[in-house]
Amino acid sequence: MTLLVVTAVEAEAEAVRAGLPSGHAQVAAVGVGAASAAAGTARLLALAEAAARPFQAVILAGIAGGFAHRAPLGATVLATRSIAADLGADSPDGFIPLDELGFGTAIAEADPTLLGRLRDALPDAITGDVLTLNTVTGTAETAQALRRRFPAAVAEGMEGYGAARAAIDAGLPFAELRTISNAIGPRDRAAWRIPDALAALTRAARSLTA
Ligand SMILES: O=C(O)c1cccc(C(=O)CC[C@H]2O[C@@H](n3cnc4c(=O)[nH]cnc43)[C@H](O)[C@@H]2O)c1
Repeated sequence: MTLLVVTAVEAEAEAVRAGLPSGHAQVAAVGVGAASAAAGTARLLALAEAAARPFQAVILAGIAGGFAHRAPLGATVLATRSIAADLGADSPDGFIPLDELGFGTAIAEADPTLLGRLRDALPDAITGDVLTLNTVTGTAETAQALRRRFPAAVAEGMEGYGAARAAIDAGLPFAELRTISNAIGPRDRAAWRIPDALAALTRAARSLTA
């Protein structure tokens, strides 16, 4: 399978490359946030198509925040769905998701076959919804509100839904793979364990070669 792995930043791409030697996949950093992920992924897919070397699947990989008691620091997470959690409208009665507004869907389902293969390769990975947010959660109140709105969410990142839209709109299977660098809640950047999460990302990528 010709696989495209996209990450937000170069450190994440390097962590994936360290476990997934060239020949197994193209690994590229496309920028932070869903807009960069969508544009960067779509561009790479179009370039490959134009060169008559199309990709057959897309994986968004990177570090993420984990919801306490669901995805601890260092854990590996596979998204069953990548959900744009802040795509919709605010109202006095609460948040109205895109789906209820009638403008498409804020939910990107992981491809079941690709997800199944990833679960086989990563049997210890935690599976559940992974939220895509434009703003990293930084308070206990926001974390609690997200938990209430998304009971099946295990983690949050900033790119999954964007990369998913580019892949799914191109007719390709998509999955999101994350390793947990920090707990979702009151902002405490000093408590982020980025090197550990990057090392876990390398281990996860290494498992994919099997
Ligand atoms: O500072 C570094 O050395 C460094 C190395 C690798 C990655 C980073 C990032 O800051 C990556 C940002 C990336 O991480 C995702 N992320 C991580 N935690 C959260 C979170 O709690 N909420 C949302 N997103 C998170 C996100 O996808 C960013 O693109 C730094």
